[in-house]
Amino acid sequence: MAILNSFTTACLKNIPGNALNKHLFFTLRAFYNSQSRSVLGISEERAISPPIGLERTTVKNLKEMPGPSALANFIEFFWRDGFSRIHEIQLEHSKKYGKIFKSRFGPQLVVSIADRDLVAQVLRSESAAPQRGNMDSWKEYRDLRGRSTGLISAEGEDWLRMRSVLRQLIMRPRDVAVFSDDVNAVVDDLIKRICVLRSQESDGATVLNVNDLYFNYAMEAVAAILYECRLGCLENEVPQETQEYISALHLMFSSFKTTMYAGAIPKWLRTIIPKPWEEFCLSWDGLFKFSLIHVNKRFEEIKTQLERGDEVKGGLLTHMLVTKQMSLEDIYANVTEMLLAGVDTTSFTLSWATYMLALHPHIQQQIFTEVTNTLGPEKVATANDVQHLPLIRGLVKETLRLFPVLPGNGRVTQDDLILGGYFIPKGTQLALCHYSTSLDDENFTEALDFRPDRWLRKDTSDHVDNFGSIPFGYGIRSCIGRRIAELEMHLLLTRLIQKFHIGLSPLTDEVKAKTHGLLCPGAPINLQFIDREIQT
Ligand code: HEM
Repeated sequence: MAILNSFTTACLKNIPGNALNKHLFFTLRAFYNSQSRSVLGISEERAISPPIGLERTTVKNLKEMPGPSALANFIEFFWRDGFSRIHEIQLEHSKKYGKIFKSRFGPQLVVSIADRDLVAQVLRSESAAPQRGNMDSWKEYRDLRGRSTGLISAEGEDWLRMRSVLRQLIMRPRDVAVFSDDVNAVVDDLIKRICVLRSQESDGATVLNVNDLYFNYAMEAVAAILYECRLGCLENEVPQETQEYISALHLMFSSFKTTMYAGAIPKWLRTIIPKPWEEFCLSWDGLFKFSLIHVNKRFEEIKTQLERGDEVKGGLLTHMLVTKQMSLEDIYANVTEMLLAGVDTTSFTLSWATYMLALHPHIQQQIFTEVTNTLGPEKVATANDVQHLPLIRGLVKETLRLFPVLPGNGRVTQDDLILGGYFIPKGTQLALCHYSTSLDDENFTEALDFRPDRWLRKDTSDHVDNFGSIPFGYGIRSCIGRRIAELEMHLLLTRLIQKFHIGLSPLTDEVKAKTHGLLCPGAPINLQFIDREIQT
C-alpha cells in the first residue's frame, strides 16, 4: 500500500523506534434510543414556556404538538412488530400527524421531524459537538473493560478531539482516492467469487442471497483500508479469526432489540434477566478482540521496520500509529467502531443497487453505455474516473434515497429551539425522519420512481442540496466513512456493470425493506450475473 506515504515517511523520519514502544447502530442506536427510553427525562409537562416576547399564538409548546399516545406507541412497537417496520411507521405517522409530531415511549418524549426544511434548520444550527442520543450502555461496556470510546460512542471534547484527527484523513474524496488500488484488488476477488458461486447453480448464472457476498466484500474492503491487511472474506474457506469476528457482528445485529435495550434494563434486573447485557458485552468483546489483533500486528511490524532502520510506508492505520495524534486505546476504539459501521451499511446499499438494476434493465443499459463510453470494455476504474461517471454516482445516491440504510437519525437539542412553530426546550430528543423526507413528492418529483439520472440535473429541486435525502447525515457529525463507502460502492458497481448483465433470478420474489437495525432487504435477493460480450 502506498498511501499517505510522503506524510508518514516525513513524520517517521523524526520518530525514533523506541519512542514508538512507549506509547469500535450508533446513529441507529441513538435513533432507537430516541424511540425508546428516557435520555434526559424531558417530558412535555416539564417543557418550559416559550421565551418572553414570543406570542403563544405564534409559538406553541410541546403539549400542543400532535402525536400518538404512549399506549398506542407501545402497542405499535411491541405488539405489531413495529421494530421491523420503523420506516413504515415513520411514513404513517407523518401522514397522520403532520411533519412535526411527538411520541412518548414511557417517560421519554421524542419529537419527530419529517420535513426537509426543518431537518435543515436543526442540522444547520448545530453546536461544535452535536449529540445523537444516549450512548450510556456503550460507555458502560467500555468503562467495564477499560476501553475508550470511538467516534460513534464519544461525546463532547473527547469526540471533538478524535473527529478532528480523523476528518483530516478520510473526509474528502481525494483523501480516499489513494485507496483505489486496494479496493480494486478486493473487487477482483469478488468477481472471481461470483464466477465460483454461479458455477455451483444449475443455470450457471445465479448467485443466491447476494447480500452475503456484498457483506464479505464490504468487510474485506473496509479492513484493507482500516487494518491495511486482507482478511480472506472472499476465499472459499474464511479464516477462523475472521469467522469469529463475523459471528460477533451477527450477534450484535441479530440480538439487536435486546442488545440495543441492554443499557435500558436497570442494573438490578440484570441478575434476573442477565442474557441481554451478557450478549451485548460478548459481542463487543469479539469486535474489540479482532481490532486488537490487527492493530497490534501492524504496530509490531512498524516497530520491527524501525528497528531495522527500514523506511516505514503504510496507510491510515500506519499514519495513526506513527503520528500518535490519538492514543493506542483511541485507535482500537475507532477502528472497532468504524468496522462495525462500515460493513452492513455498504453491503445493504449494494444489494439494493443491484436489485434495482435488475428490476430496471433500461436504466442498467444507460449506465452500461456511460461506463463503456468512458472507460471502454475493460479499463479498471479508479477514484479519478468516477468523476466522469455521473450515472454511477447517481445510482448510489438514488439507491440511498429509496433505501436509506439509516431510515432515521437522532439529535439531542443543545439549546432551546423554535421549530415548526413549536418551542422545543434544550435537551429534547429529536428523531430526523429521513425515510419519510426521501419518499416525499414535495422533495423529489415522482419520489417512488427509481431514477438515478435525477441527480444529474442541477437546475431542479432533486439536486444534492436537498435535505430530503441525506443518507450520510450532514455537517460536523455526519458519517466519517462516507468517502470510503462511496469509493467501495462506485468501484464495485462500475466493474459489475462493465462485466455482467445483472438480471433477476426467477427464485426472487418482490423484495420489501424491513428494519433490522438498519433498513435491509426483507428476503434474500438472488441475482443472475451473465457475462457481457466484449465488443471489439
Ligand atoms: C452506505 C454506507 C453508509 C451509510 C449510508 C452511512 C450512514 C451514516 C449516518 C447516517 C451516520 C450518522 C450521521 C449523523 O448523525 O449526522 C453515520 C455515522 C458514522 N459512520 Fe457511516 N455510513 C456508511 C458507511 C460507513 C463506513 C464505510 C464507515 C467507516 C469506514 C462509517 C463510519 C461511521 C462513523 C464512525 C460514524 C459516526 C461519526 C461521528 O459520530 O462522528 N460509515 N453513518
